[in-house]
Amino acid sequence: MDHAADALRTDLMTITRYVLNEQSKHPESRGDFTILLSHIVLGCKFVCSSVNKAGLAKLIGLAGETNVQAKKEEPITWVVYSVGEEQKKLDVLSNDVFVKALVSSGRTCILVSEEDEEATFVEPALRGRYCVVFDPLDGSSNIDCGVSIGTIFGIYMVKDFTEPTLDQALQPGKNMVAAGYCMYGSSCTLVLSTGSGVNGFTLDPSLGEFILTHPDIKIPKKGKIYSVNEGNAKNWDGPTAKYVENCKFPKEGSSPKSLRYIGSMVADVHRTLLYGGIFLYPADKKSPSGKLRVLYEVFPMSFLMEQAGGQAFTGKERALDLVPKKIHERSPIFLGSYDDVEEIKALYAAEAKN
Ligand SMILES: O=P(O)(O)OC[C@H]1O[C@](O)(COP(=O)(O)O)[C@@H](O)[C@@H]1O
Repeated sequence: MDHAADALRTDLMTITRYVLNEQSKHPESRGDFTILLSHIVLGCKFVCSSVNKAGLAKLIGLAGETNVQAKKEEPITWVVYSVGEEQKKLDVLSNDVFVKALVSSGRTCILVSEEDEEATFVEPALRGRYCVVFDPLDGSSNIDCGVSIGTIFGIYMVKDFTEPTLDQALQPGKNMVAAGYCMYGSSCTLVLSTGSGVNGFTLDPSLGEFILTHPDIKIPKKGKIYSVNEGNAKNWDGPTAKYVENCKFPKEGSSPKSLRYIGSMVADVHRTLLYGGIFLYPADKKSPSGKLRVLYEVFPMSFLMEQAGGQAFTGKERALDLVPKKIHERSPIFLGSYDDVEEIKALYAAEAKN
């Protein structure tokens, strides 16, 4: 009789129970964090069920509008480049669900969403101590073909939340108190860190509960996989081009790395976290500041990576040391296994010396 397996089956560690345990380590927040997270979990469950039935419910397809990312920041070439920026019904729906869930939690004062041009300042009566930055549905270019997509979120504590200001959302990533993502794939998996390690929970649809399935995730120190959109190779800078070449043509005695690229950050980072290796979205001549957004893509994934024993680098500095100036700011990112990121840091350091 496998008592351990039996105990695991009956002694269910749900995400709520896990966070309640974590909460006991932070008596100062009087249960606010648990309440906030339960509303994020509700949003993930809603989006999960919508994604699962998207094809059936004709939720796929264009909503006919373009979102903030396509409007302002990038030169024309960018728009051509990111057909994925066309807003899809699922994006709109997911954003609505999360904004309403977060506001109704009564625990937030500022919300920054990939889908909204401006930050949302919660009305005084419903304000709370947290700022939440999030991408309600990342990987939109993969929605139509049913490839894994996800929600990404990061949580900051706001000192004076009675008069919240934008600079309280533009904090360095290292100030985050928690971060996570929820992947909508073959199963629905929520990966979370509250600053003491990383844990993965899988949604059991029969219970409607996220159950702990991946306790204390540690990324392997070195990996056999590299993940990058090689279609941008001709526009890469020297260190990135050299690193990818080393992955494909390693020195004598080492075997080449395998290329895996889904084009959905949540799915590519989830695989990297579990199997090891490196995910990179470097800058290139067409997008000198890279593509991925600092607040709700780069920071949460970098926070998780460091908590799992890996690291995250921008090409210039530790990603979590970045201090964003705008809410939709972008940055190059190299994240994954400690030794793999060390290699690319060495190439950038060597170039900086020249
Ligand atoms: O298609 P590309 O340029 O490789 O970009 C893929 C990247 O863009 C993203 O889809 C983000 O863009 P969206 O927020 O528009 O979905 C990431 O999930 C993914 O890592």
